[in-house]
Amino acid sequence: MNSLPIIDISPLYGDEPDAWQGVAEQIDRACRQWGFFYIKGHPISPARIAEVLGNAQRFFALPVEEKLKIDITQTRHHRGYGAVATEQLDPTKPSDLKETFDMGLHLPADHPEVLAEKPLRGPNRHPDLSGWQALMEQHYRDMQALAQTLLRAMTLALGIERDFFDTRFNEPVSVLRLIHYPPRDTASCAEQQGAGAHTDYGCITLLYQDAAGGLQVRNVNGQWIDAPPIDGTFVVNLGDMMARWSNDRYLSTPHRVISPLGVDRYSMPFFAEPHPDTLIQCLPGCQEDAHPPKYPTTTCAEFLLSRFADTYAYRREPQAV
Ligand SMILES: O=C(O)CCC(=O)C(=O)O
Ligand SMILES: [Fe+2]
Repeated sequence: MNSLPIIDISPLYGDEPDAWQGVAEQIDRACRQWGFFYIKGHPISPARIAEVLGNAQRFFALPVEEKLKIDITQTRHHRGYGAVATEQLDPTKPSDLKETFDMGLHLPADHPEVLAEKPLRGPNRHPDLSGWQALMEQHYRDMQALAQTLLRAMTLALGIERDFFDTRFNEPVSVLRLIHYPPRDTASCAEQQGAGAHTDYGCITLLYQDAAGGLQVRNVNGQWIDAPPIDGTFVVNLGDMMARWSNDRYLSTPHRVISPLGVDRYSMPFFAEPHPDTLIQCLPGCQEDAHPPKYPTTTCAEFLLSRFADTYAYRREPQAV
């Protein structure tokens, strides 16, 4: 239990339908044992990753006043810039030493859910940087498509309809996030982590990390294992919604980031989360007599909002939604 599995998902993009079963079995095993794995053979090109990473570096290099023009704490729908220490993922540690940019599915001001002021729904808030918006919106769509391909493979192992997730990911609340971890300095912040230990909230997370390293995953024996950067891969992990959906057959595993000393680190997680009204309740194949449903039914939006309130101090204040 010392290194995460690496799964080649290229058969999901070939023309051999029987090859899906083999990939689904590997994913199933990794989800039960680890809740974490790497994927290679995916369709996101190295050139695209380099372009989006370039955007992250350009954006985070802006003066903080410029970045705060799209301050996430001033939105009801969770889009824009989160300054250092906005989040505290581990309540036993100081706030996280990282800054973030979050975007979601862009819904215009006249969309019925935006007019109804539904939480988490609304327009994206992009910085005013040349070429930024078109690239980021395209990357969001491509990451969503990749997540849905993995979810479709999982339906084979979970014994549910092939389109189970596709129908629930119509107008999703998925989030594409850019993260900058400033260098850690041993003297002043030995205790402060880039990202404190946490489990993800959503369904499935696809993470690009640059070459700096620092991501750690807790294995079933409670040991922290490095998840080092591997060229051309994404780290994939399951979040709490998938653990609830699968009645804990699939693990939502704690992880953290120890920022490297003296170097900046950039990462880009894509958090795949379904339509806000989706019911998160035990899947039919996961509730045998020996395993009655462990969790009460909730909705995607209700669950996410409760987890945001745990992580962000500003979301606990009465004036915020
Ligand atoms: O930056 C990373 O490597 C991981 C970030 C993470 O776990 C998160 O944002 O949920
Ligand atoms: Fe995470």
